[in-house]
Amino acid sequence: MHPPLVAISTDVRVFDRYTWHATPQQYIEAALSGAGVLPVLLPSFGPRIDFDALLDQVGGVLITGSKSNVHPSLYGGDPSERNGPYDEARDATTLPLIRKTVERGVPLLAICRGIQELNVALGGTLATEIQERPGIMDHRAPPSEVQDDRFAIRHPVSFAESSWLADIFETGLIEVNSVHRQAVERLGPRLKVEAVAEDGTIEAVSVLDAKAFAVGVQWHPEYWVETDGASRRIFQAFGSAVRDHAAKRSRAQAAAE
Ligand SMILES: N[C@@H](CCC(=O)NCCCC(=O)O)C(=O)O
Repeated sequence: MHPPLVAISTDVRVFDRYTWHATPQQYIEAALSGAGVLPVLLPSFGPRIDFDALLDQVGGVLITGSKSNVHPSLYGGDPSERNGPYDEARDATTLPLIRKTVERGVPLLAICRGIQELNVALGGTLATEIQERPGIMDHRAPPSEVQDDRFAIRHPVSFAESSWLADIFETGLIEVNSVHRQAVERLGPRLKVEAVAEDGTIEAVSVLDAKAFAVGVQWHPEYWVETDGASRRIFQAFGSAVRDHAAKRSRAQAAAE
């Protein structure tokens, strides 16, 4: 049986006189080698995309991180350039895609900007420049031109009782990397906190009453998927959920013929 497809979100970037819909290779690599699925990049064309048609074809959705931020107008925040950069074409794609993915019970893994999009898509808000808040550590990447240094694993997160992630990792705490200046502020009504940092920052959520795997993490498991056990476990769990969903859909289609 061929590996199921997983749609991966893209950023809209302009360089070299072209407009690109692109995502960093680490997400594609993690989907392929960590989750064992066939990644396909989804252009950020917003409502021009038939999300139902897409979700009829893919077994899962992966929403990636990005330097850009969810536009504050989408959650009642301050839309000044201070809270940028923005990528409104991406927002117009990921937020309705996330809602439809959750509604249809298609497995979803949302990473960094992705957990923030998941929270906003389901009615929550975001905190900006969290490092400026009293008692909150600096969650931004260490100042370095070397990506491995920027994505270094460097702080613990602890899991909530009876959480998806505590079951996946079989432990109450893992060490993660941290490359963000925003975070979940008001939790969307259908979300459950799965993990927090020592300063209380929400580091992972899951969708309550989800029909399938539906998890968002603030850290970057894709970056060290080849060498870090905890990073690999989350992609393996996502891949298993995707295969289960694809197999169930195939059985239902066969039964309907
Ligand atoms: N922009 C948001 C989300 C952070 C995120 O997705 N980071 C990915 C890597 C970005 C980089 O390479 O600097 C925020 O800052 O909270």
